[in-house]
Amino acid sequence: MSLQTSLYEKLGGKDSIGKVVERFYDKVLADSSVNYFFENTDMEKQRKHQTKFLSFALGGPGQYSGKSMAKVHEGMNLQPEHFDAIVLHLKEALQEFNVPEQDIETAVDHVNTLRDDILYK
Ligand code: HEM
Repeated sequence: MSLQTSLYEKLGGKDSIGKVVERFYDKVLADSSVNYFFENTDMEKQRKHQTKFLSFALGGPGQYSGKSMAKVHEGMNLQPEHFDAIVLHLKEALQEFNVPEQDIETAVDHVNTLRDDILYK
């Protein structure tokens, strides 16, 4: 089992992941520095986005290539502060579920591997 897989499974797989997504989702949508990106996205799609993001961060199912991520974020011209805001919400949501700091850092490092693919597109 890879470290990434164990992180996802440590959180209890799909069921608990759903609860973390719920918190993460609320945080993102309450943050006016990023929520407007989702203005024209329906609720279900938004939730899917946060689920996919979290699953990616924790090394769960649905890992992405930089190339495909550049494509889906095309036209958004995302800036570092947007990316950082999302990462902060990820960190705080995981902290609320008592995920160890070291595991949170691993998740953040993993998300950061896509930073250059997603920014300024
Ligand atoms: C590692 C970081 C990220 C990953 C893995 C990721 C993942 C994805 C994926 C898989 C999609 C395709 C649509 C979907 O399945 O919902 C998508 C679309 C999208 N992403 Fe991200 N995303 C990341 C960062 C961000 C950031 C930082 C923002 C904005 C602050 C953002 C905003 C959006 C929006 C607005 C869409 C289009 C949603 C729609 O209307 O269909 N993403 N993202």
